[in-house]
This record gives sequence, C-alpha cells and structure tokens, in this order.
Amino acid sequence: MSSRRIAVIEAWFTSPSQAGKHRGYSASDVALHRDAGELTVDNTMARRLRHLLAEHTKAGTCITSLGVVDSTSLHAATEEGLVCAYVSGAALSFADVGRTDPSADLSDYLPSAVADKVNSMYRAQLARDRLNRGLAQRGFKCTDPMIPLIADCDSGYGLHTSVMKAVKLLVEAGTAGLHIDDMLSGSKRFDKVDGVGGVLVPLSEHKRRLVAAQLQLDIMGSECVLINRTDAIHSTHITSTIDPADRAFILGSPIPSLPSYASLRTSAERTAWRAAAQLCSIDEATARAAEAAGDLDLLQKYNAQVGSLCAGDAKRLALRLGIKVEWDCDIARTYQGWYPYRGCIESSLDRMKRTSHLFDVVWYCAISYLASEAEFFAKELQAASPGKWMMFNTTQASRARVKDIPPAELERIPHTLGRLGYSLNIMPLAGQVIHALGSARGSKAVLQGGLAAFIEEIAGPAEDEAEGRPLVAQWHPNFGSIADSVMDIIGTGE
Ligand SMILES: C[C@](O)(C(=O)O)[C@H](CC(=O)O)C(=O)O
Ligand SMILES: [Mg+2]
Repeated sequence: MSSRRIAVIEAWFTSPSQAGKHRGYSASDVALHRDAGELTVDNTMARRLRHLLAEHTKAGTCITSLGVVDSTSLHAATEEGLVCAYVSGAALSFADVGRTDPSADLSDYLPSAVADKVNSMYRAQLARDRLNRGLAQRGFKCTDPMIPLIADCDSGYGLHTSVMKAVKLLVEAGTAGLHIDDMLSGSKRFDKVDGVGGVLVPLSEHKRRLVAAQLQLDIMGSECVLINRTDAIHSTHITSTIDPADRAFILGSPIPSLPSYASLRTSAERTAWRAAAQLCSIDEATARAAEAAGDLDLLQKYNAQVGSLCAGDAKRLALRLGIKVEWDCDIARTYQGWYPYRGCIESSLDRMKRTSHLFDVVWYCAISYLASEAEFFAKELQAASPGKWMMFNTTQASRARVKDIPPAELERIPHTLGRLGYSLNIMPLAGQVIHALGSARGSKAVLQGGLAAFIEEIAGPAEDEAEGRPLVAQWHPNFGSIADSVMDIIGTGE
C-alpha cells in the first residue's frame, strides 16, 4: 500500500505515539512531501525511548544519562547499565566535529556532524548486537547494546528547510530522540560577559522550528521523540519583538535621555548604561505611568485590550488611550540589533506551555541545580499539561556551579527529579570528561610503566571486572568470529 495514501497518513496521525500531538496541517500536506515507495525508517529505538519515558514517568523514577563521545565509551557505559545515551553538540564541537574545526558550542559545524556521530554509534550498536549472538553461543554474558540515542539538533541550523534537513539526517542516522532549542543559532553563551547570555528567537520562530521538525518526522513516518528545549531561563536577549507571546519579557527603558546602547564603545559604559536604564516591560512601564498620573481607568482599558499585541503595538495602544508612557526598546538594542530580555523560570515555563501541543518532551535546561526551581517548573507545567514527559539537565556541571548545594541534596537529585515527574536527567558533557580522565589515568600508567603497567593496572583489572562479559580488549578476536561465521556460510568456493 502506498505510503502516500491519505488513509495511511491519517492512520499514522492517530497511532499511539502520535495521537497526542496537534497538527495544523493535513494528511494531504504530508502526502505531498513523502517520497515515492515504502517508508524505510526503523522505529524500534524510538519506541524503546518512548517506553522508557512512559514507564519512568509512571513509576516516579528518573533515568540518569550521559553524553557519550564514541562507540567504545557508549558500549562500556551500556555494560554498566546506561539505558539511553545523549550525543552532545557541545562535546563534539569542542573536540571531534568531523570535517570542520573544533570551536566553542556555536552550532558552526556542518549540520551533518552530529548525525555522522550518531550513525557511527548506531552502526556499532548493531554490529555489537550481531556479534553478541555468536558470543552468547560461546558462553559470554552479553548486555543488550541497543540503547536509544538522543541527538542534539541545536537550534536547527537555520530556517524551516534547514531544520527539516537536519532532522532527516538524524533520523536516517538512527537517532531515537532529538531536541530543538529556541536560541539564535550560534549565539550560545552562559557567562553573561558584557551583559550577554543566551539570545532567543521569538517564540513564533521557535514554533516554526518545532512544526518543521514534526512535519519532517511525519513525512518519514518516524516516531523519533521530539524534545523541546528552551534556554529562556538564562537568556538576556531576543532577536525580535514581533511576537505578542514574548511581550511580557521584552525590556526597554522608560528614561528618554539615555544614549542608544549600541552607540556605546566600552564595556564600562555599557555596564553603567544597564545600571541606569531601569529596564522593564512595556506593560510595567504603562502601569507605572498610569498609576503615577492616577489614570487607573485607562490602565484597566489597556489591560483589557493589550492581550494579543506585540510590544510596539502595546505602546501605541497605551499612547492612543492617553497614557503618557515613556518606553523604548530600540534604544536598548545591542550592536547586533538584539533586544534585552528578562530570562527567568517564568519565561521558560511560558514558552513551554504555549507550545506543549507540538512536541513529546519538555527539556528544562538549568544552569545549576536548584530543587525548588525544578519543583516549581514541574508543578506549573504538569498543572497546564498533565502527564507531559519532562527531562532535566544541568548545563556545564562543575564544582563551582554546585558549590552552594548541600551534598545530601546533590545525592538526592535522581530521587527528587523522579518524584517531581522528570523521567530523564542528562549530563551532556559527563561522557567527555570521563573519557578524558580515563585516558589520562591509563596513559600515565602505561607511559611510566610500559607493557608491565598496562597488564598490571589496565588490561588485567579490566579482565577481572568483565566477569564473563566480552571485553573491549577482546573485540579483535570477537569481530574476527563474525568474519569466520560469514565464511562458514559462504563456504570455500569449491
Ligand atoms: C546540552 C548541550 O546543548 C550539549 O550540546 O551538550 C550543551 C551542554 C553544555 O554546554 O553544557 C548546553 O547545555 O547548551
Ligand atoms: Mg548542544
């Protein structure tokens, strides 16, 4: 039966993994873009990920997961009990970004870089799975290597067609879940140097990314889990004021005598400007102006009519009603043209609530771990979208970032998150740090003690720890056995 038949696509829309999503387009829209022939996507791993998320949400438990950097560490972590793995754009961009140069996590590598990494890991999982069949026959205890891979699709690398192409590459590569972020591509920074942290795109643009991603999944018939990540909590700017949904968080200055921010030349001038600007939203500026003039009835009219207006139109409404509001967000733009934005947990929540019909999982991306914030976020979100799958991460986890958290609370994180309804806690860069540390420790021993130290300190203990499981050190003969078994089937050619 042709995969482009409307009835087939309508059945897909109402299938168990898809039924909860809202689509603003029809089956014939999808049909128009489906390839000729049968669908070729294998949904096994996506379904495993869905099953994991559903089961853990139900049980009130939270999976701890790592970003892994290659097939060897993926396999080793799987042997130790990892049930799903993350493929991090940051980890790749720092060290291993394929055909382009490493740099900061700026989404400036080829969009295929993460997909290539996923594909190499997925192929290694499949090969490992084939190998295990022979190893099990030879008495080894084998762990199922097929754990779902969640891939970083960053901000989608551009507008809607770029998002669709990136999603297609990831799905074809074997990804089981992917996330799309709401930042301006390439603008990520967490340090807030010179007042700039994350830079968001308007919510409407982010929605278009999510819809483009889902459309691509529909075109492919992929059950890949779509994860919505917002960086609003630590963002300081936004590229445009066009979306009314962002109005409450877009900031301008009510002080008319200020020079424009973009005209300032030094960081010291900019710091002083920010201290003097009394940045606030148009709604706050309007309320203050009306209250100061005793125009409470005008304020009431403003509040009744402002609902669906963007910041600029809201200001025009206030002036039209006769409220003498001074508020300028253009004066506050950076030299790149970005507007100040009040990044906070409320803005993150607001973005998630307004888009929750478009994706499978909410990613609450925190700069540090704060149980009270994780709880506030979870409760508010679940009140608006009961049962929505949620995941959590602490970006750039380091001693400094968690220094104020009591050790007992840190240890309780998986328990606390599970109780709050988060089913997945990802530590994106942990795999890279583990990789580096293991390599440093092992190399130090071998460089100092040669073969004797390698056997004594590395290979020997690895054999002991394997306890009947196949070892990385035995992959050479083990993979050889695949070639032998194929040769048995092919025969001698006589
Ligand atoms: C999750 C993340 O997108 C990644 O690429 O791993 C990064 C990780 C980090 O910088 O710690 C992010 O949180 O933006
Ligand atoms: Mg990333």
